[in-house]
Amino acid sequence: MPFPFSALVFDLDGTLIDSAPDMTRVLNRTLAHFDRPSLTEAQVRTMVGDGSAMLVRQAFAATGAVLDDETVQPILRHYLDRYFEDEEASALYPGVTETLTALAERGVRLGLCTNKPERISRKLLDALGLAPLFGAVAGGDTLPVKKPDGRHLSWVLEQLGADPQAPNAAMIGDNGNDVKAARAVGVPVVAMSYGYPRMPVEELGADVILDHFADLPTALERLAAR
Ligand SMILES: O=C(O)COP(=O)(O)O
Ligand SMILES: [Mg+2]
Repeated sequence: MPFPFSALVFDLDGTLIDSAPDMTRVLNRTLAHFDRPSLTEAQVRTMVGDGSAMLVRQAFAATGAVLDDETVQPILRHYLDRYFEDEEASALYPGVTETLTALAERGVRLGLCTNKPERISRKLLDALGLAPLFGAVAGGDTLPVKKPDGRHLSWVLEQLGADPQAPNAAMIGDNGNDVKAARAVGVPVVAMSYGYPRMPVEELGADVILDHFADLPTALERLAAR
């Protein structure tokens, strides 16, 4: 039987990669460089999902330093350069490589829609061996808009060749921005419970909540049959 969705679009942080340890490590280097105290990973997990500028602003605010759109810029550059240069391996969640490979082998087109900057997202996909599986990648700085704006997601769907009026697609993410973008485009959305939802995952409003990435194909088949 053909797979019921022809295109699937994935979020990155908290969905494919457990990147909170990486972001905490790099962020603490930037905080130290600018004479601020460090943060715990538990704190950083609550700050992920709105892109790097918001992450840096929230991190500095947590140490008592309030940054605006302008004053964040040199600090953001420091953070992004350190993150891009970071050589420590990131951790994929269990089952991600096998599941994405199996979906691609069934002819499903895969895309990435993340609020993380594109160059870092592509570098991570490369390092983790996932890059060849993705037919389209949009980072938080690829377009003038980003999630929760639905145009971020619809751009990825267009790149994958989906019908803009009736995309036979689904979004897979971990927080409210993913759900809002999917709703804006009118595609179903799956939330991974292990990510960084910043609220009880049941309250995100996703169509399906999963604890294990490997359960995704079966869950999507069931969702399509509803
Ligand atoms: O906020 C970020 O940097 C990225 O978050 P996302 O991959 O979950 O969109
Ligand atoms: Mg996420």
